[in-house]
Amino acid sequence: MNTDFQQYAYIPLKQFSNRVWRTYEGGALIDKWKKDSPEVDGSMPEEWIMSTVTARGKGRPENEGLSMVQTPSGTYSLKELVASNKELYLGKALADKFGTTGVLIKMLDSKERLTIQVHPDKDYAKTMLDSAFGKTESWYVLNKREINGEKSVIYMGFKEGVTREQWEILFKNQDIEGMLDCLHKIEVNPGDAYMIYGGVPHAIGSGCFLMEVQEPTDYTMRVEKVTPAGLTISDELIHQGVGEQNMLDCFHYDGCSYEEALKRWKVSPKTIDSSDKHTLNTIFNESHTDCFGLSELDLTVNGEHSLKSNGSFFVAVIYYGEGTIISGGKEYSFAQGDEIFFSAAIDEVKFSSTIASKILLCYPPS
Ligand SMILES: O=P(O)(O)OC[C@H]1O[C@@H](O)[C@@H](O)[C@@H](O)[C@@H]1O
Repeated sequence: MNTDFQQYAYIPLKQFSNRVWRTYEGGALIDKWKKDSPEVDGSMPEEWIMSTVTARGKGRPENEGLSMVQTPSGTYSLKELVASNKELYLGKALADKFGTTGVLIKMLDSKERLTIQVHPDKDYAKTMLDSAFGKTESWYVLNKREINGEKSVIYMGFKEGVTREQWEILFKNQDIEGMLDCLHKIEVNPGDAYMIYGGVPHAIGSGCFLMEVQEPTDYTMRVEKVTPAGLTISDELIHQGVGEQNMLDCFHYDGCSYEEALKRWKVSPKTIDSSDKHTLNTIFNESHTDCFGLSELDLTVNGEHSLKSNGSFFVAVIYYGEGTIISGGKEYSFAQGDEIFFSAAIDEVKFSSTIASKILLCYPPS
């Protein structure tokens, strides 16, 4: 056990920027959020936050995806810090149950539509991929932009009556319009929130900037062999090594009406606590999934709010604002673009803002 690393479980840990390669283009709104210039779209359209997961890309660097954090004695991967004492960093329940953070957080910005895809549910992940985690995910829309005059949309869930046979024929023919037509097309706006359970087909449209909280894997099965921008996808990234027939079995063929789709997957944020200095909203919680949670803390100018430990770690992502954090009797600063890990060993954290601030609070499995 590395004792040096354990001391960092008692202080807030900020991560360095951690952009990840994907098959689609985007990322300018991540630059804007991080106040980086120039704001450019490219092939690194996701920022992975407090990740202990490596990205699956062909010919990509071995450690792509792993988050590096700042400590008083240098830069380390979150993965190695956590490994030094799981109970201290993660909390006992999580350390015993998973031995990992159990969650992956991302900022995602699409300039083009992503390919139509599906992620494994837990059963499929276990049997087909020998993984304790599937990739149930959630999207909290933060911003949008119109690209080539197109509104920001997402596609999700099969329409009523779509069968595996029909889906396989469309896939074999690479009939992309036909496949898109099988899914519900939903216009999105900032503040919208959706659960994307394993097995549910989906595609994020162009012009969506969102926070994604999800199970900690990078298993994406997809049915488009060439991306909208013309990039050819390798077989490995189409079916993750399980073959095309098994890939087709990853989808849940339980189509429904548009209204039913919204009922199944659209989430309404709710205020759970407020004062003249703060508002705390729950976005994703145990009523939607036990895989992760997301809340949102809005602070007014000179606002403040204290959070007590619930026995697990949490991650604060500063969407906008600035101020100070008081933790363990010491003061730290926070500003827009910061991504901060608070270990389970930290009892209480107080956020005080100098300007209006929005802090996204991400939680591991409950
Ligand atoms: O299609 P690629 O480039 O692999 O991007 C895949 C992306 O798809 C989205 O729907 C989410 O599942 C992201 O977590 C994932 O990274």
